[in-house]
This record gives sequence, structure tokens and C-alpha cells, in this order.
Amino acid sequence: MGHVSSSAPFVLCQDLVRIFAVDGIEVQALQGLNLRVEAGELVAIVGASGSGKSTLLQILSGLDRPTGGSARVGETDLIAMRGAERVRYQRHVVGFIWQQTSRNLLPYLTIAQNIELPLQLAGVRAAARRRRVGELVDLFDLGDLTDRLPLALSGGQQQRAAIAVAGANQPRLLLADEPTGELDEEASEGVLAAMERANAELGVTVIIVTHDPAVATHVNRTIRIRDGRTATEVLRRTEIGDDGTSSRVHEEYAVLDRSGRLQLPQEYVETLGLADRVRLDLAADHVEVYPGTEER
Ligand SMILES: Nc1ncnc2c1ncn2[C@@H]1O[C@H](COP(=O)(O)OP(=O)(O)OP(=O)(O)O)[C@@H](O)[C@H]1O
Repeated sequence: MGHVSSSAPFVLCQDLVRIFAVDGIEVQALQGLNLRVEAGELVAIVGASGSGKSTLLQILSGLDRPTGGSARVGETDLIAMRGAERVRYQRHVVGFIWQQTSRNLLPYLTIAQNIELPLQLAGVRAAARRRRVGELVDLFDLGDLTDRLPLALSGGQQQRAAIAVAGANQPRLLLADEPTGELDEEASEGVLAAMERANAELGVTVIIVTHDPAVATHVNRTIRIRDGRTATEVLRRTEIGDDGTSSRVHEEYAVLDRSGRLQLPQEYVETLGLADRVRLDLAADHVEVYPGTEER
């Protein structure tokens, strides 16, 4: 295994390719995707249906293996890892929250028992388990719900409990696939706030895959995937105006891959009717892109 410099990001995917073969037909779910996430970040991954978001999460969770490229989380090489290391990775490094609320919790265990189970499986002693369950119940406002079965909870409450379960063993990376997909707006807000709390209080790096535009206000970086590649990123930061008031500013960036490739936003392409080839001009401090066929 190669040496990892201390400046490497916590999550690093390079040129990730995932090809599925169905009935002899190949589907390229990921076509050279690049992703960097620093330790402690809270990011969202958005993109149209079929753009490869779930495929990426399956690879990061250790459930699936890419066809090509490299993927690393902390010290773990997700492509090289084998049996025992894969199990250790899934139990201790990543936590996962599914869209289907019913898939995250065992229906015949109470909320407290659900949170305790991963601790039991990890061999945590009874006293420490009780203490940890108490902390998670407080952190995610589950106090009145601990003795209930999952089906006696609302969808939003179930997802908050799912975050507590996923965070029980102090994972370093929390992955959520459409965690608000089955929820109304108010319940979604509660779940996204709980993801923020997990990030801030448990210090876990969080990646949320979603269609939900509301997520943008809860994260500092939104990564848009198109056709299995990273297309653009929106960074959110606080700007202090001349009058001293602060406001949140969103800035959109196109992502340049290691080979210098870039996806232009679809609306630019359509507005200027760009197709096949474009003409590039290098100016002193920027690059200009012109429709290739037009006489100028
Ligand atoms: N196990 C599989 N077998 C065959 N094809 C697959 C498999 N998983 C995903 N695909 C295909 O790969 C592409 C990307 O799928 P993926 O589920 O990653 O997209 P997505 O962005 O998560 O979409 P959605 O938002 O609808 O969940 C799609 O064309 C999909 O049909």
C-alpha cells in the first residue's frame, strides 16, 4: 500500500468507474468520478436520477467495489481491502442511513435497544453501553421515545433514531442516501438538523446524497454529479458586509479533473448553442469559451 501524506483529504476518490452489466448491456454508473472530502466536512451530493449518486455511496460504504479508479477513506484503501478488513470498516469506520425509514431500525427492538445493538456487537461493556445510549438519546432528542418500537414513531423521528444508531460506534464517516426522501418539509428539517448535530458534536464527516434542494442550506459544500462525474460544486460561506451584517453567499464552481476536463453547466451550453467543439482563448487571468462554428 502506498504512503499517504498527512495532507491527503479524508475521502479521496480518483477516476472512479463502475460498470454494471445487465443482460449483456453495459451501464456506466460512474465514468471517472473525482471526489475529495476533508475530515470534519458536511457535504451534500446532488444530481438527477441515475447520475450515479447511490453507486458512489455503495462504494464508500464498502458494500460495492468499483470497476476502476481508486477510493480511500482515512487509511483504508476501499479497493484493496479484503474480508476481515471490510467487516471492520463497515462496523467501525462508516455509518449508513437509508432512505427507507423501515430499513434503518429493527422493528422488534425498542429505540433504546436499536441504539444499543451496534455497541453490543462491538463488545462494549454494559455500563459503557448505557452511558453511550444516554448521550445519543440526548443529542438527538429521543428522550420520550426510547421505549417505543420504531413503528410507533413518525418518519422523521425514525430517521433521527437511525442517525443515533449509525453514530453509536463513533464512525468517522456518516453516509446518508436520501435520508429525507420519505419525509415532509418539517420532518426533513429536523433530520437535516440532526445530521448537522452529528457532524458538529460527534465530529463525524458527513456525506448526504439527496434530491432535496433544502439540504443546501445545511451544508457548506454541495457537489453536483452529472453522468457519473463531478460537474459543479457550490460553496456556501458567510460574508460580512460594510455595515457589519453577515449574509450567506453561494458560489458555484465547475470542477476541473486531473486531466483538465471540465463539464460546462447545461444552461450555458443551451444558451449559447454550444456543441461538438468550442474555441478556447487564454486571457491574462481567465479562459474564454466561444461557440466553435461561428465566424467572429
Ligand atoms: N446493481 C445495478 N445493476 C445494474 N445497473 C445499475 C445498478 N445500480 C445502478 N445501476 C445503474 O447505474 C446508473 C446510476 O445509478 P444510481 O442508482 O447510482 O443513480 P442515482 O443518482 O443514485 O439515482 P437515484 O437518484 O434515482 O437514486 C443508473 O443508470 C442505474 O440504472
